[in-house]
Amino acid sequence: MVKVAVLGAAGGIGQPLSLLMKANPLVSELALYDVVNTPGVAADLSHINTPAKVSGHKGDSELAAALTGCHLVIIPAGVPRKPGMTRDDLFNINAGIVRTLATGIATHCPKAHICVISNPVNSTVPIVAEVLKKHNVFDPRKLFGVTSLDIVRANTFVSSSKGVNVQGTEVSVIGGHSGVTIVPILSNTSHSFTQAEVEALTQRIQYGGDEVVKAKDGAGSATLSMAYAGARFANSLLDATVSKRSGIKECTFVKSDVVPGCEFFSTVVEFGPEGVHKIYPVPTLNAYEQKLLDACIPELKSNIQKGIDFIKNA
Ligand SMILES: NC(=O)c1ccc[n+]([C@@H]2O[C@H](COP(=O)([O-])OP(=O)(O)OC[C@H]3O[C@@H](n4cnc5c(N)ncnc54)[C@H](O)[C@@H]3O)[C@@H](O)[C@H]2O)c1
Ligand SMILES: O=C(O)C[C@H](O)C(=O)O
Repeated sequence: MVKVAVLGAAGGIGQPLSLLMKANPLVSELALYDVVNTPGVAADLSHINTPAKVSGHKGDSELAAALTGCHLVIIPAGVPRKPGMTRDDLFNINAGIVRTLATGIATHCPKAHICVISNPVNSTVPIVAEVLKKHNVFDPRKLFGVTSLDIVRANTFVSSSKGVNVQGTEVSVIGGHSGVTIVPILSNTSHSFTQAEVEALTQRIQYGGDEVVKAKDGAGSATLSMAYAGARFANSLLDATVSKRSGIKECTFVKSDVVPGCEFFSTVVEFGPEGVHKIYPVPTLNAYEQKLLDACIPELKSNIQKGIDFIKNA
């Protein structure tokens, strides 16, 4: 039995992500949890002729039923940005939402793999870790901040700028998930770039989220591309942990010691049957990328500390 729960399943990301998880034949149960509208979303998805049995759970009193028995929990619950906001501006609302959901996971499915999408990811992942630690159930191999949208964007922008097939393009993006903490490693691709191209691509990858926020003009942030990226990540994790396929790698924000002082950091991670199997170090950087990393570290450290303090000082 492979049960997957989506928390925030009625939202802009939650609905298409739940659809994509319903399409994965490895999933035998799909639990949709939100504070609104999950009965309708669940009824709709339940008519799709794939194996997953779909259930809808609405409100606090139904969180336990959604989580019990889960192999994987994906969290896109919380408010999205409006133009002019940073991801950190979401902290005050989303930190509390994520704390509540993490407490539910610690209580009802402490062994589940957890994929955190809710922003600010640089702080919400440490929040989940601290909640799990308080309950003595933290397994760093099973907690992931989903940064896949940065990789998906990087692959799209690089391949279109170079006029090459996007399917053969896989860019590493390391660090965290906001502005200067997003560090694309273009020197690691097989393409050559002018410095002007590198700078333009780096800026676009770091601020791709703002492009969507601006275009949506007050109606939220990336949802469909995020659902695609979240499903790519979750499906890779299921391939490794359920199908036991070896050698699967994704960039993801995990507990890591690759950068001293940053308790969490995203680099390439190889999955094994229990989640994180191997964390790859920061790749060899050129001088420009080293400057990007130098700018990333203090901001990322402070975002991480803010998440830790939110639970420790509560
Ligand atoms: N990691 C990434 O790359 C990435 C990309 C895009 C968006 N995001 C983030 O994902 C989050 C969701 O974005 P969205 O566009 O889907 O927003 P949305 O407002 O469309 O949906 C959020 C859903 O969360 C639900 N929710 C609110 N409080 C809840 C709670 N306590 N328990 C369960 N569900 C709750 C809402 O009812 C809503 O259905 C935002 O924080 C956004 O910034 C992250
Ligand atoms: O930009 C946002 O606020 C949402 C998300 O983090 C993104 O990168 O699109």
